[in-house]
Amino acid sequence: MAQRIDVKDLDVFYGDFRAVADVSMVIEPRSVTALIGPSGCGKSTFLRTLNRMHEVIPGAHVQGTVLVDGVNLYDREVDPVAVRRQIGMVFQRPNPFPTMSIAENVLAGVRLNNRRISRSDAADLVESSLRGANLWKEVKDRLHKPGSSLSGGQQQRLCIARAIAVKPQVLLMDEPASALDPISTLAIEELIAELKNEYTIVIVTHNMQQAARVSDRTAFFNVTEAGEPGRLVEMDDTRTIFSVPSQKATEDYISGRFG
Ligand SMILES: Nc1ncnc2c1ncn2[C@@H]1O[C@H](COP(=O)(O)OP(=O)(O)OP(=O)(O)O)[C@@H](O)[C@H]1O
Repeated sequence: MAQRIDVKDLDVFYGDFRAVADVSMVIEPRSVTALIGPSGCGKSTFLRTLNRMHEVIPGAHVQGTVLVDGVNLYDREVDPVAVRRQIGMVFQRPNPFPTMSIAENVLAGVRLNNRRISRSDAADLVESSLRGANLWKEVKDRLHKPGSSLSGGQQQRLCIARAIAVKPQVLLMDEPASALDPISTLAIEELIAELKNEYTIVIVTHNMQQAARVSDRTAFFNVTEAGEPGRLVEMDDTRTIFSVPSQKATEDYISGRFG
């Protein structure tokens, strides 16, 4: 199910403003890639281009290619809705549908895709997705309670269950634990470690310990001054980035000298 992503010469614009310039990188399947860098360097913007989510902002567009298993997401015949089904996203703040039940939340993406599903298949999918998100045991006796009745960490795992219920090939996570307490953060990190057996995962994080703990590869982005585009400075095995990065800017950033 997991797929390889090959980004070539990608520029991202908000109208005339080039927010990200010249990114080329390969993201391997069944691995976790962390995107790190100072505020405004374009991590979230870049992440969103991997499932065309930036296009919800009027005027946002890209130049370059994003190949997912060889197919360019930006080919004219590619449907962005189909792309977002294939490449799921989890946001910083857990965003379950508050009045929908826990079970209906898990099924929300599947229903949006107009997939007809029998009652027993739906029950199976709810259970397998919640198990996949490490939430089943905590909620199995209250599946019909509203999603908003869960704690923040549980809500985030519910959002992950919703994302994996549509069986995506790639999961994008934009600071998925930054709004959570340390215990919930640990649960999300453990979950990421399990999910990478099946998915290609790309995660934006401000927390360098987290990048070091959860990712196999790390990409460091930087922006030299306001108004300039963010750029990929280097990408390597996480261990290398955090021990012997090849660029001085990376070393300065990971050692806390700026950012
Ligand atoms: N909707 C938008 N319209 C115009 N410019 C935007 C928009 N969103 C982001 N930008 C600009 O694009 C650049 C990159 O922003 P982005 O949010 O991707 O950075 P980031 O590295 O994720 O930052 P942070 O770590 O603070 O979340 C910034 O200069 C930002 O001001």
